[in-house]
Amino acid sequence: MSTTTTAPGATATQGFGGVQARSEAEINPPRIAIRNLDFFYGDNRALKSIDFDVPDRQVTGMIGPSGCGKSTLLRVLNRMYSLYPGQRATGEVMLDGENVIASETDLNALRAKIGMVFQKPTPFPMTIFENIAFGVRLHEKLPRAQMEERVEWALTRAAIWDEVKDRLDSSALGLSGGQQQRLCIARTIAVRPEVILFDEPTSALDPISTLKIEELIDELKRDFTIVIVTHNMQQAARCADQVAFFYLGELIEVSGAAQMFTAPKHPKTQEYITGRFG
Ligand SMILES: Nc1ncnc2c1ncn2[C@@H]1O[C@H](COP(=O)(O)OP(=O)(O)OP(=O)(O)O)[C@@H](O)[C@H]1O
Repeated sequence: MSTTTTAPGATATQGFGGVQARSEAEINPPRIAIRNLDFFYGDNRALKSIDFDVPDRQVTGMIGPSGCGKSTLLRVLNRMYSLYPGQRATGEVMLDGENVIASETDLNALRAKIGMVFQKPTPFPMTIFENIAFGVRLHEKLPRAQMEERVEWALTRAAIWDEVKDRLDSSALGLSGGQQQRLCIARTIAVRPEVILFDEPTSALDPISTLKIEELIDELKRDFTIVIVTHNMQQAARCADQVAFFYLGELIEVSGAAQMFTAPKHPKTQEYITGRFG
């Protein structure tokens, strides 16, 4: 299925659950092109002939009921599944002219290009400074002054520098949940990836921390291509430029956010976003 947007000239948007769906933006050229992708857990085909484009420096939201394959697709994009025997993908996931799922792909280089932020904040049990520097050292050898600059840059981009600049040598475990999640985002950004994958990044956070992360995502898309899995459709409407709806391992519809939440093309999408199943 190819990416589609609202008809030219259409304007967004009626509210969705009291939230304005993001107005119909022009969809950028693809940063990742997914073609005929299948994924298997042993004999279980969890993704079926998936075809769509992830646009450059925009936010792609992935929605769908539990078990539809959203997290599986994220794990394909950064090859996390390669750690597990019996799991395999076929098809193409093209990034910078390379097929991410090809066996010869350099996983270390891939993970520098595609970073991931998880549902639960996962700071390392080390200082705030070291949390950021640790990941950078896996990919680059920087002299101390440059490392300090990189740490400050990443913490600033993740909108947490002002809160931690006087306690960089304190344990990251002393931060609040929302601060820990922004630290994890800083850790991901510090490696300067092209793409950032967010797997339900706010589901463990209070509403104020959630809003901060959503604002941050909006800011980060100026420089990074973003994919976010969320169960919260208001969040998808607020954050995403395009939204992909999955059901039972199939991609049912990809649309601009405004169209998805005001005039979805597929009856299944309509049923899901109006809460009639899932
Ligand atoms: N490690 C695994 N081994 C076997 N099957 C799995 C494994 N992980 C997921 N699956 C199956 O793959 C399918 C897709 O699961 P996935 O976790 O990607 O769904 P999801 O849309 O992210 O769900 P949720 O919203 O609940 O996180 C489901 O049928 C699930 O049971």
